[in-house]
Amino acid sequence: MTATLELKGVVKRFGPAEIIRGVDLRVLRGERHALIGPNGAGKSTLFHLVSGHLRLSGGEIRLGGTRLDGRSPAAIARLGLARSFQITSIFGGMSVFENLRLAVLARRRRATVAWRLASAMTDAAEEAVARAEAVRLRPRLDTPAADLAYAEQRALELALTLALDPGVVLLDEPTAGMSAEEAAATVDLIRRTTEGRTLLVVEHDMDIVFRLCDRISVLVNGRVVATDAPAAIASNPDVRTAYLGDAVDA
Ligand SMILES: Nc1ncnc2c1ncn2[C@@H]1O[C@H](COP(=O)(O)OP(=O)(O)OP(=O)(O)O)[C@@H](O)[C@H]1O
Repeated sequence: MTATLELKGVVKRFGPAEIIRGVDLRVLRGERHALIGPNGAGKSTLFHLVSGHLRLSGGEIRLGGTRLDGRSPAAIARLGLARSFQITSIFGGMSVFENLRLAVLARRRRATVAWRLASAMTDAAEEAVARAEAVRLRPRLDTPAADLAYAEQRALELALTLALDPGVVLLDEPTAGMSAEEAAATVDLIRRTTEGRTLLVVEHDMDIVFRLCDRISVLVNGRVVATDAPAAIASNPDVRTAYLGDAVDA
């Protein structure tokens, strides 16, 4: 399988502290890949490195063969990697519709001429409505984003990220702070709306990870100690010792 996102020997130091200590990671095209690990393992740091919010101390990151490291978050987003809940920001005073139309227009402005011609038939407003519909926010189109319930705001953030039409989507704890029902609905939403795209997800809830993802990488102490299918990760003795422990027995 082709790797779409590839990390080789990635190192990040903060002063004398080496937080990411030589990470190799291959995220395959079209897969949903989870990054798990104990608190402080370096998951957020790794996300910041991939999305261009932090500079590498060593190693390289490629997206479809193109070097990402050294580029700005905006340049990385233009290359097709979007990070939900970071790159996109909701404008609270604007309605759901206005937020989405703005994101759609922003993408179209930078689209190639060929793409513009192909899409000339579709109006940005129409696309904004369709994107709201996809995340079940159509009834809330005219609601100021600030007035949405928490789970609805997260759904809008997802829709705004997808409006960039990225090939690779990074999701940072997409169900954090949600009730069990909201989290289950969010997993369905993510599965449906990201069909055909590549996902890299940091998530603490093992139930969510096992339901959502095709493969899991386990980060411990700045190193990837295992990458495998969920069942293999659950029964990997090293992983159980390092991280999962009772969570798997439960
Ligand atoms: N800017 C920084 N300067 C110095 N140390 C940092 C910086 N950012 C993160 N760290 C340290 O790097 C380590 C890894 O942090 P990180 O937030 O990446 O872990 P994490 O796996 O995302 O943890 P959590 O699951 O708790 O969110 C921590 O020890 C943290 O204190």
